Amino acid sequence: MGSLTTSHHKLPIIDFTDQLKNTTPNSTESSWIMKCKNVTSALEDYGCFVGVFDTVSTELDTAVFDALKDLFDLPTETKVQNKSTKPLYGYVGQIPFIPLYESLGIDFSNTPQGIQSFTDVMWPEGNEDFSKTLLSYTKLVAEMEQMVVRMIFESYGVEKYHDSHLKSATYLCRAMKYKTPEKNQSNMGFVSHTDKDFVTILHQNQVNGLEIKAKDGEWFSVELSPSSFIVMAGEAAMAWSNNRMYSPYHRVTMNYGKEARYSIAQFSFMEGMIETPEELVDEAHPLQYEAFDHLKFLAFYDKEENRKLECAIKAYCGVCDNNKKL
Ligand SMILES: O=C(O)CCC(=O)C(=O)O
Ligand SMILES: [Fe+2]
Repeated sequence: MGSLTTSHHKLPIIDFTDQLKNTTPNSTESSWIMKCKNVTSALEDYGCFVGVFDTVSTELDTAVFDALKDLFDLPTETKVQNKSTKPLYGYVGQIPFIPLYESLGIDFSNTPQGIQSFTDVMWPEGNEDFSKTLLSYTKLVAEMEQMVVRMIFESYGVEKYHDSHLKSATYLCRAMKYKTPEKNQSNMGFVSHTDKDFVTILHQNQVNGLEIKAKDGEWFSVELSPSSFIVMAGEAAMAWSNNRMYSPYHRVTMNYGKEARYSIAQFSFMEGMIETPEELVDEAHPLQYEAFDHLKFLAFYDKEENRKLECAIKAYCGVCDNNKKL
């Protein structure tokens, strides 16, 4: 994979500084309404945007990436103990076609229990600092996701479904490390894919590498500053919105530099069914997806034969694709 030429694409940047400090945003406030519109437009046009948030302090940010370094420095025998009964939730690494990549998953990551059970497996002797740091971070990121999701619901005029959506949301945090490639090695960090969750919030250390495929098919790279987070729509959000929002293909390409890339993503998954609100269905927008169980969809995607599908959610519950449904 070569380097990308300059692209005319640039991700929208949305500034949420100070937004999360008002715990009950006043919906009549014009800046809030404007931001709701910017959020949905960005998710419709690019499937993602750069969110600037000031809730994660510089100290916490540094502590998170120090914690990730300690985590990945653990022996492989320990890291492979990161297992889950849910598909695609555990350790990923030592895979020949993505040799630079390694990652670990923390389920229920915004809860003390979720973090603690992960820490207990990685550090049976205990590591309170790790748990504290990660939990502070994941809770703040869950708040970011919840605000963005509220904005999406408000902007589509379907606030009445927001409470039940919020109640069924759980979070999976994935900590990732990308080694720098050797000179004679491919610089592919992670393969092109779309996320299968509702909304992803992704953050990285100072090493760039994320690339997004725009709707016109052009790939472009994303440069992130320390207080920036990528907010991205997963296939579940695309289906829920009846294809209004777009779930973009993305990948990671490493530079031949000296430094490893660490990133941390938090994915939202719904417990139970996801259904397109009837308000989002009309003559101009006929229903595209049947209601689906989010985790069963993930199990479908986890099957070898479904990994290469261009659009897994369409194959799983797309209205015009019923014969492929399991
Ligand atoms: O590390 C990154 O920037 C991207 C990770 C990613 O796309 C994923 O985990 O789904
Ligand atoms: Fe992804």
